[in-house]
Amino acid sequence: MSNGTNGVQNGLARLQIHGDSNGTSNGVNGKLSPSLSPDSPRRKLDRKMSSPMMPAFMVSAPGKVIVFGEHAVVHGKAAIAASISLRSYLLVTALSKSRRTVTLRFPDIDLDHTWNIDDLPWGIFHHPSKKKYYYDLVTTLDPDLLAAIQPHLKDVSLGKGDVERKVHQNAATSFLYLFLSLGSPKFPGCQYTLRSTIPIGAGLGSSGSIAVCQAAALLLQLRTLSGPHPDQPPEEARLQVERINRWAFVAEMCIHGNPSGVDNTVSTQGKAVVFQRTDYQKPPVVRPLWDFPELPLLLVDTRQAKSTAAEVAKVAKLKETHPKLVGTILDAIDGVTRSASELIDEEDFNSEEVESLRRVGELMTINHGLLVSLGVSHPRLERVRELLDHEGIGWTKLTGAGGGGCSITLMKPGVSREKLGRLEEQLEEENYQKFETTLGGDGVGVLWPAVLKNGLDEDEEGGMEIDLENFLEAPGTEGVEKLVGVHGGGAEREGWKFWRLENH
Ligand SMILES: Nc1ncnc2c1ncn2[C@@H]1O[C@H](COP(=O)(O)OP(=O)(O)OP(=O)(O)O)[C@@H](O)[C@H]1O
Ligand SMILES: C[C@@](O)(CCO)CC(=O)[O-]
Repeated sequence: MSNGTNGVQNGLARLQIHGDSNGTSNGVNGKLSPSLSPDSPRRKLDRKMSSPMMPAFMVSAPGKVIVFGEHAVVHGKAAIAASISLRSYLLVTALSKSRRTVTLRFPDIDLDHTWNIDDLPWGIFHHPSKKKYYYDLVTTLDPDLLAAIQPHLKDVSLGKGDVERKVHQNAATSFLYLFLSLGSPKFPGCQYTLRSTIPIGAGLGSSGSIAVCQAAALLLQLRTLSGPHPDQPPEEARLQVERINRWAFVAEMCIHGNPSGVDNTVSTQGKAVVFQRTDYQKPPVVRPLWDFPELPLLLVDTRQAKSTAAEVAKVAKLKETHPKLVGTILDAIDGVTRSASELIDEEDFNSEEVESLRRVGELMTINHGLLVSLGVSHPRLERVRELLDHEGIGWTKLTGAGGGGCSITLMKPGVSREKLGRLEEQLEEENYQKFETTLGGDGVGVLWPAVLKNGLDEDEEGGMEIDLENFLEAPGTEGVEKLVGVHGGGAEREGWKFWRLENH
């Protein structure tokens, strides 16, 4: 699995907050439409004009790990989550004016589908009783709108197996719901091509990051977002992030059924956050953790596929059957998250000191135990914990929805190389995958137009246009990172821009 390399030592991911990585090259800027921005030289854009309206552009959003509070967060409790350096990349290319189609190309899941724009159910989505605007807060899916999409799903991935088709139909539903809500019958013909370096269904927020990419791409196409640009005041950046996040939540609802919104929130704004949504009719309360400590973390993928929707439904069912008992467990998880948040806020908290790590680690162990009691662990997750506990290497919990997916381990300082080596061999032997990723990086990013400086194949203007076929054929996650990655194999890469929310 590819990754950014910052902060990775001996296979450990270090929780760290990246510094500013805004490039200074031209991009989406100011309140004007991106192609009319005064900072975007006409000459460069002319080269990129695949349509008279819009250059090809790219958006990217990260995955996440939940450090504390998964599942409880669906029931109104707090969670702590951080973005990771694994990301999704969505390339948007406009078609010529005469081509009235919209295509989704999601090669990671083998989905390729085209709709005629004029055949889509615009009438109902634009009916005054239904119409939503880019600034609206949508907290539930409208069953009539979902029903109107159904006939347009019946040809998606015909001939594929039921399970694969369901995944494709979910992905198509979330795209169409956003496209029809935000777009109009006059929308230009487009192709949306997505590649992701986040393993699917591993608890690392793959669906949240795709939801963010889709929302950001459509809002940019509608010219409703300002920036990102380096001098943008944090207040203005915050509003753009809020708008993207609201619509990303709608896309997440189409895939998950009942998401809390923590995944799309941390994917949109990046870094680390304490998140809580007590009232689903209102936006969540989100407290950014700008100074989240660098924690030595090991991420292990069980390679056991799971569905977040199924795990969330399992907990809801258990709660329905044993409301008091499950309520107590959810409260206890909330207590763990709050203790962790207080602990890392303490002035003398030091992520390199044993005592500080032990206190966070114990909270992780308790959190895991509570998740086990909710029935969302898996024998493969328990096996990882057993291996790590046996070697006395650290404190382990599942992360994300559970039922498979990933675990995180807070490593004890001073573990011998010999022990680590033994652990690595054992994990490999038992078909686990160890991840190396940096935590706390940037949220949603924009590359407008889709031109990068790669040090390879640059044209006479010093950039390389991202070619659709190259993007599709980039070998594996490393190929994707190398071709378009926001960090381009380690260093921050000129061209990508991010909305900055920090006040300092
Ligand atoms: N690379 C991808 N290409 C297209 N669709 C994807 C991709 N990755 C994820 N998805 C969509 O997201 C769904 C997986 O979402 P799911 O919530 O089960 O896993 P996750 O988001 O990785 O885990 P978690 O929610 O626990 O963090 C897939 O079924 C698919 O619809
Ligand atoms: C399991 C869960 O809490 C986290 C999934 O990453 C679900 C959610 O918050 O939507």
